[in-house]
Amino acid sequence: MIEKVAYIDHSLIMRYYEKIFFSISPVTLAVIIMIVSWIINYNRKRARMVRLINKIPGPPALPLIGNAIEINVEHDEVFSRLTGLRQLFGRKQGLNKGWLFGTPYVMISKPECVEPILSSPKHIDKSDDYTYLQPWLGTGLLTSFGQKWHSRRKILTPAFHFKILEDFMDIFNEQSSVLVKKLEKEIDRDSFNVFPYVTLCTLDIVCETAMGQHVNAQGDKDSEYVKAVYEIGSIILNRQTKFWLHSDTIFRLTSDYHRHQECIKILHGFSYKVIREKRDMIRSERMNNNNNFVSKNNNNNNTKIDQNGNHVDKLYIEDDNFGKKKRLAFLDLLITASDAQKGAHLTDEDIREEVDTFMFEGHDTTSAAVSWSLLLLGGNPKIQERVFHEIDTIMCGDRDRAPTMSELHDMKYLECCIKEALRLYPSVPMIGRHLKEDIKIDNYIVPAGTTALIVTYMLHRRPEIYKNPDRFDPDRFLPENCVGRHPFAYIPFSAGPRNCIGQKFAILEEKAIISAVLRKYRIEAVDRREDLTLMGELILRPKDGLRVKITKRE
Ligand code: HEM
Repeated sequence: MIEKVAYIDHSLIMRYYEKIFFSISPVTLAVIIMIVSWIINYNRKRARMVRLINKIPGPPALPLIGNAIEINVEHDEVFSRLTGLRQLFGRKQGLNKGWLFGTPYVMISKPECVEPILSSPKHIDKSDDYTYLQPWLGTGLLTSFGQKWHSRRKILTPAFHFKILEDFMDIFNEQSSVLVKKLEKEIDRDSFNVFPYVTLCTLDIVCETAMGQHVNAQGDKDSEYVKAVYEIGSIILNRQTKFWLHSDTIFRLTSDYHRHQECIKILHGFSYKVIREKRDMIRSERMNNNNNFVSKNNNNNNTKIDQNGNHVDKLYIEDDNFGKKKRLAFLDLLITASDAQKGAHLTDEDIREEVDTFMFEGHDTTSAAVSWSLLLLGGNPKIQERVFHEIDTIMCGDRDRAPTMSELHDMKYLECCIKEALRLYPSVPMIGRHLKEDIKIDNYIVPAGTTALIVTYMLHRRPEIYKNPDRFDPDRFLPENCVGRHPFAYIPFSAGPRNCIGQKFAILEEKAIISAVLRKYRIEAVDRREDLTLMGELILRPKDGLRVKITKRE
């Protein structure tokens, strides 16, 4: 009797399912099959990813939240936590894993592990952290990817040719001498924070070189534009470090969002205005056809080609009507290059993205680099003395004249100091990449979908590469001491296809600023390096600035 009931139940259930199955339309069935196979496929891939990531050394992770607790510390503690984890796990291997909610991260700080990522043309997509820059920078060179990045990089590369940089020398020197003047009021004071002075100077330089606009940040730090640059930087940073603000919906509910939008309006409004004015100016200059215009396709003597076959013409106007050399900003070069190259036409929005990217990438990075260099020189009087000697020799003891480009080029020891400062305190302390494909690093397969964080700050302090790594020793960068060093052991400007397009510009600018300051002042570091709290923000900055003392050189 019991067996019979069971038999009846079973056949009833079967018939019930058959009925449902045959009553489903073929379309619905296909959709269900697709969804089920997607879920199976997703789970299979996810299981593989988890298996591969978990082979990499790293702290144990909790379900769902991963290692979020480990880095849920005060804002000024985050950087030392991250570098601490890098020290604790996978020291020998040079990489460690971590989970932030569902997302896997690998932190890397060994040249052999960095090379496969940075040298590959496949792994050029930035990590999600760069997304929050997009409302301001759009998808300019820093944040773009794929075909757009390739074509933009091609258009922009000639704008950083040394011939073009030579034209910026006057701007570097003028703004450096404004800085020297501004510092006069600090002479012989017990201490002052040098960071904000340098930042305003580099902001002035980048505004003039990128847009040809004199914003006079050093004279008027309360200008609407200058304030907007600072405010948006700190809002973006705040958003990056607080995971609940990552969601657009939640961010829109905050008061920061309101200010963010106001800043964007000011910044974009300014850039568009300048672009429109420049376009009009170029158009009317062409119409005037004043014979100074040199077309890119002209085969006259003004067309210059570098050793790579790139056209590096001044593109137009060598002299204005008064025989004076006319300054060209990146903006002029972009507009002209965009008009001259077939298929490369850039709209106002395209140009705005690139100019804003230069404004962002080109001022904070350089200002941090200069400020750290000054602090390190201030803490090492013998090295500073060597720099004085080099500058005085090259400038023939003339401390009132600004150097030429070739004189700056000859300041080799100063360059070693700048490089050593960037080794110890790289302005960009971490480089993030979203891996779109699996990659073999050392003996590990790092699966697609992982975020790779290259921790330059730690890479530059590996004791087996840099003996006594925390010591400031510019001699490490004398040519004879670089022989045999791994090419990916020193990457303050990143490396490979997506390296910093502005690195020559930056080194030249740094030399101009530092040599101007050292022609007039002797620096003494007041802050001790070991007492500083480092913040790995958009750039590496000291929490409470860098305090130095200056005295006038006899
Ligand atoms: C000491 C100063 C500087 C340092 C240390 C520095 C460092 C870097 C680094 C590490 C990257 C790679 C970022 C990444 O892959 O996520 C980068 C990219 C970039 N930098 Fe710089 N930079 C400096 C100055 C400048 C200047 C002065 C400019 C422009 C005027 C500039 C423009 C750019 C641009 C446009 C990119 C994106 C390149 C691309 O993705 O193709 N940088 N920089």
